[in-house]
Amino acid sequence: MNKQEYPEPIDTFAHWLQEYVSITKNNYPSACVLSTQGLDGFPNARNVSLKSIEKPYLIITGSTLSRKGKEIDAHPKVALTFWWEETKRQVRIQGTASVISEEDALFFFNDRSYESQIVSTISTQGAPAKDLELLRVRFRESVKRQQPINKPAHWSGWKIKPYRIEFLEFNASRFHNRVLYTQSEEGWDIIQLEP
Ligand SMILES: Cc1cc2nc3c(=O)[nH]c(=O)nc-3n(C[C@H](O)[C@H](O)[C@H](O)COP(=O)(O)O)c2cc1C
Repeated sequence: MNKQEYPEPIDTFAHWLQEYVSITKNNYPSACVLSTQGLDGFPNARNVSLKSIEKPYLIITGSTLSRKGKEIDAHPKVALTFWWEETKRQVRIQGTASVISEEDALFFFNDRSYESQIVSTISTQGAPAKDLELLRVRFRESVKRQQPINKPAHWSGWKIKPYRIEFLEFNASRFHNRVLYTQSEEGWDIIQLEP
């Protein structure tokens, strides 16, 4: 990677993502692993989709009542990890998450497929399922009705402001190229790491 070309690491990130998206056959190319600190102290990780890059933030969405929602609320320091097979690149981002505005949440909700909107409305993500069959019936009925779906109050998203970003260019020899950016008062400290 060329350090001079993109002094802002988020631009390098956007460029790498765009290169991957342009060649991958992955149907979910914006998927990444979101790691949070669990309320019980265990780290917790799950895949989410990166919805947007809005400098200096990365945007993800979901239910604030979900486990990740409660964990981010208690510990806003999170990590996002991307692995892009076709371009053989990994990006690790640590940053601080905060809930997006209601207006932005509405924008991202309206951008979801109709079926996803219904699921977010009729189900409480991650709650123990009392009657999954009843939930399926409600889902099918809502799909048939084809009425506009209002965004539930708990459905929102988070904007993550990166603090550390590590870029890794994978090498089969394991002699990876690793460059770490860390936010400082003056800008970004950039160091090359051993493989
Ligand atoms: C490829 C992929 C993309 C996903 N994208 C999202 C997403 O953008 N938002 C979301 O809330 N869950 C997404 N999920 C589901 C999450 O992995 C997870 O099951 C859900 O967010 C509940 O996690 P939690 O209980 O830790 O809150 C995705 C799953 C996969 C496999």
